[in-house]
Amino acid sequence: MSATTDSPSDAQLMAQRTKFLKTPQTIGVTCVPFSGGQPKGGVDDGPVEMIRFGIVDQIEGMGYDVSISDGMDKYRSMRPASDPPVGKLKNPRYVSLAARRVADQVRAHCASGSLALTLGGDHSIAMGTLVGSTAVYGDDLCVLWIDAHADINTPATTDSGNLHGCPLSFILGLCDKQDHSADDGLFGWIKPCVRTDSLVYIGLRDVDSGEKAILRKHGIKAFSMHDVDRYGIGRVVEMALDHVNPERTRPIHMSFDVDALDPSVAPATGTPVRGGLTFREGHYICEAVAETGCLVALDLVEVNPALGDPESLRQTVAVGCSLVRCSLGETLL
Ligand SMILES: NC(=[NH2+])NCCC[C@H](N)C(=O)O
Ligand SMILES: [Mn+2]
Ligand SMILES: [Mn+2]
Repeated sequence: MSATTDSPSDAQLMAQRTKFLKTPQTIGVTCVPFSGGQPKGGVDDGPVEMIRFGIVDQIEGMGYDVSISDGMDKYRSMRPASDPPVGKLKNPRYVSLAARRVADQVRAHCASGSLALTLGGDHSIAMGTLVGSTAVYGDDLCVLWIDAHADINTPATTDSGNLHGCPLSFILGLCDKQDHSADDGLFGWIKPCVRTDSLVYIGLRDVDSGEKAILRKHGIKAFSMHDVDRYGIGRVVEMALDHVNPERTRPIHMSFDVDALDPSVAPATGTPVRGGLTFREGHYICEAVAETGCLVALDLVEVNPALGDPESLRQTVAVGCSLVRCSLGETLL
């Protein structure tokens, strides 16, 4: 195990981009104890609980080298003394600062050829993970977003103002100029870095009406729970990969929100929605992604140890860790 902080040179970035050839042997872990993208405390304890559960030892036990980003405590101390809403957006400065740091850490892991594993924290941190991974892999990268929610609200469409419901609108460049001026450039550092046809969803079942309009307008591919029921998870994952990665040659960033799973499987999360993926369906997705050998970045977010009884907590942390291990190939024969 080792620690990294160095930021990569442009030469390193280019070298890694042209060199991408499947399954890194080093896992670069970034722990992000962050809850500023939504109102419930506790999700900032997600990473430490997964570490306590043994995720690092488990990954090392699978034969990977592990390198951990420095300074996870810094995320808590980054909260600005004053952070009034900008338009409807809550904690906008805090979210922006934290995501920016996440981007640097993920970028450094990807540039050194490691698979960037980010443990959240709420899903707003994916603004950072995707800026980081695309800085290295560019346009070639495709994104699998596994979630009950679409997380694609813009500053204009969000009802809640919670930024964990918005990361993709920034990443895809869907915010109006007005939205951006409304936030006085706070998120101006996020340049559109993923094309709408490089993104695919699995697990959706709670999508706001403004988000549905965005998905339709941009023709973004999404497999809802209705599709999982209709086709079965095997077909769904195959169709999802065929859409963004038909040759299975593009690097994959999978952003896995634990609330994609049914609350009976992952109860300790801030915005649970009934009718989610079963334990096996969730793991199947991870196994199928591992099988492609194309995974270069993985986010595991929205584990909130403060919600529910000790057994809910144990169950949710355990399932989070096992999704990570499966994504790294644990259950492949
Ligand atoms: N990452 C999540 N759990 N997101 C939930 C978002 C819920 C809702 N669509 C909102 O924008 O507030
Ligand atoms: Mn969600
Ligand atoms: Mn989410």
